[in-house]
Amino acid sequence: MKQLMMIGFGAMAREVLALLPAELSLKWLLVPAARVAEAQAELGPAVTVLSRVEDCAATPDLVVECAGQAAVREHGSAVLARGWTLGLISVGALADEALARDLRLAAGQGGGRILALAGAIAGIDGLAAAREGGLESVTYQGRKSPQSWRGSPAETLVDLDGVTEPTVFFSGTAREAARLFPANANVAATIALAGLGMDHTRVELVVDPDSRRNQHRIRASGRFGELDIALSGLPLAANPKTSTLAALSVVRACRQCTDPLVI
Ligand SMILES: NC(=O)C1=CN([C@@H]2O[C@H](COP(=O)(O)OP(=O)(O)OC[C@H]3O[C@@H](n4cnc5c(N)ncnc54)[C@H](O)[C@@H]3O)[C@@H](O)[C@H]2O)C=CC1
Ligand SMILES: O=C([O-])CC(=O)C(=O)O
Repeated sequence: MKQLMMIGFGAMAREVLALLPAELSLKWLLVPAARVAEAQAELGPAVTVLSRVEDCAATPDLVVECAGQAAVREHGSAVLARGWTLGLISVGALADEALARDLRLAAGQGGGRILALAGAIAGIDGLAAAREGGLESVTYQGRKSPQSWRGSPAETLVDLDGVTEPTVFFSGTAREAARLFPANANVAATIALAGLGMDHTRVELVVDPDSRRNQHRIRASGRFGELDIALSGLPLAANPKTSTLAALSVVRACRQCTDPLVI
């Protein structure tokens, strides 16, 4: 039986835990220090709940982060420096150049690997392959309900309560989007990493009062031809900002860790 360490125990982590492949068991959970006792009581003795990577003496087969960009900053280097593989869902953390450099350095020195998970979007495989032949342009549009944008800077850019039609409230680069909207625009950074980079990927963010979906659209062109991918995702009931598919992409990484056929 392979052993998993998970960082975070919010909406996404709980969905992942519910769908974990039978060949992988959750052995360690990393949460903020103030939440350790509560999570330990909920999960029982089969899982060791910690607040620091340093307190795990064994070697997980896989570490998956489902906790946010701040958690990547807090724990990422310690995981990679130990030579462990880190499946990253808060890929927007890599929009911070200094952090991205530190993580690469820790991975290089310790032998760890960073898996940037596709998250809430589809098409990352095709885009990353297309990049090998040369890309001309990549654009991303993210469209969510007012409820999904609450608690983000969208509140100061558009009237979330009064909006009556789909409205673009942000237009900029993937780097700006991922940093300004850390709980909503990680996918912008993922698309950038697969394609033209953080500063050459154009991003539009839209509030749509008539939709309950998290909608994502990638358009790209290059030597391969053109790509146009639209995804209409259902949010998790426990967090309207987070698409169900993002949690499922973490489950996929867990499956890839255990199955000899990797797809
Ligand atoms: N790539 C993608 O497509 C997507 C990525 N995300 C990322 O996933 C993250 C998690 O999403 P949800 O579970 O829906 O959010 P959530 O807010 O429901 O849960 C986050 C959990 O992480 C924990 N946490 C926060 N800081 C931590 C730290 N330093 N160490 C350990 N645990 C920590 C919190 O206590 C909370 O339980 C988001 O913040 C976002 O960064 C979310 C949606 C899509
Ligand atoms: O779950 C989604 O639809 C996308 C998301 O929040 C993110 O990219 O951070």
